[in-house]
Amino acid sequence: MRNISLLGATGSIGQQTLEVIRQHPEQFKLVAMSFGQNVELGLKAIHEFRPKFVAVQSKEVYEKIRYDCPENIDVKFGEEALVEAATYYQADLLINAVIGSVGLIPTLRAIEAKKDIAVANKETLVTAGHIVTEFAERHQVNLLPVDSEHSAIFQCLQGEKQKNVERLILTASGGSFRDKTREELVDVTIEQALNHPNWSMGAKITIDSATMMNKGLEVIEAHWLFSIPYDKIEVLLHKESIIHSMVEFHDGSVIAQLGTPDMKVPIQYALTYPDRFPLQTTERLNLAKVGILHFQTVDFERFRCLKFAYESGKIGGTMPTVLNAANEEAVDAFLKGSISFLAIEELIEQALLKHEAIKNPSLEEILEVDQITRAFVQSLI
Ligand SMILES: NC(=O)C1=CN([C@@H]2O[C@H](COP(=O)(O)OP(=O)(O)OC[C@H]3O[C@@H](n4cnc5c(N)ncnc54)[C@H](OP(=O)(O)O)[C@@H]3O)[C@@H](O)[C@H]2O)C=CC1
Ligand SMILES: CC(=O)[C@@H](O)[C@H](O)COP(=O)(O)O
Ligand SMILES: [Mn+2]
Repeated sequence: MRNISLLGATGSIGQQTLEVIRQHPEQFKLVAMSFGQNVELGLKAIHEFRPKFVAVQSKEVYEKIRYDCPENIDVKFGEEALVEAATYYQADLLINAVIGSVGLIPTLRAIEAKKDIAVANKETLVTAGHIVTEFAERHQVNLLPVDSEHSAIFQCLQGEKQKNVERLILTASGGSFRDKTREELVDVTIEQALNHPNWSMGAKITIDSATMMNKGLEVIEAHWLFSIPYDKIEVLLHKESIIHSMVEFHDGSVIAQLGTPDMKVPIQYALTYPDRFPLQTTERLNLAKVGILHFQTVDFERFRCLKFAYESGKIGGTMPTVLNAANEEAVDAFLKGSISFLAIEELIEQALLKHEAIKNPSLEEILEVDQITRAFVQSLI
């Protein structure tokens, strides 16, 4: 039996994690969970899974749910509560599925508490990858990828030696606007941007996918998870999202991981690694039915956010922190209808141009740069 703490239980990854747990009640027990504002889904999960500890984002949410929770469930609110859920003493494994860099401190505290971590929350690795990976190494904690591309690479690397890797090839769907020119992006709507062709995901990552910042964040995530230099990480457009990523080795052999687009597969693999369990609900891949798979090189002038991410990653230090914080603020503003789609990349560019990177930053410096960047981007909106 694995005891699980799940941060972000009401989100897209959170709900699919609960489905995986639901399918394997003998193997997994939810002992702690967190959610933000979604009282309805939060209470549903509490009543079904009966975790011992629940963290919610705010006092208002706490007040709304406290009398509807069974008495023996400990409910708290705020950032400290999120850390308490992440480090819950009975949990063996943390699944970090919150959105944004709010996941950073809980991740670091969970590593210190020697919890293995299934990492969905990619912003944490982007904003402070050197600190998270150094912490994990020092405390001998496993960081298990959940992101579909990184799970694919992780699976391709099983039994392989790191020294034999030539390059990683991250596949990208191209997002909601993959067939549009830059001119056609001028007046796209929020609804159009939220219409991802292959994956049903939370709003923020769906917009990231449309700008291809998602792939940029994933390049940085791959750099940290697999200790590989940026010039050995490539992005390949593959509109079907059937090949989830590939690894090329020195001998020219390429290993790929395939499957229908279903996040429950990588989520479950992170929970069962190095074993595999059956997964009843996933649609099986039928390549004869798929017929043709498409591949295309990326145009970095069309997808400028991807270019910004490579550049920020290569500069390193606090530059990816700025990239991430500016992106979080800009996407939030787009989702609120305050800025246009193309303004997202403009705001990020402004923030990057203004910043002088601090090399090998401390956690305090990362948190400070994150706040300054957010304030700067907000001042431009
Ligand atoms: N969705 C997907 O298929 C994939 C997602 N990822 C990554 O996984 C992470 C989660 O994505 P996704 O599930 O789509 O996101 P969602 O927006 O669907 O869910 C986010 C979760 O975090 C909670 N949350 C949001 N803000 C806060 C906060 N300030 N404090 C505490 N909790 C908060 C939300 O609570 P509530 O809703 O109750 O307010 C919700 O439970 C992201 O980093 C994303 O990039 C990676 C690969 C695929
Ligand atoms: C499911 C998943 O892992 C997402 O991050 C996915 O990769 C989004 O697809 P694109 O960013 O390739 O559009
Ligand atoms: Mn992904």
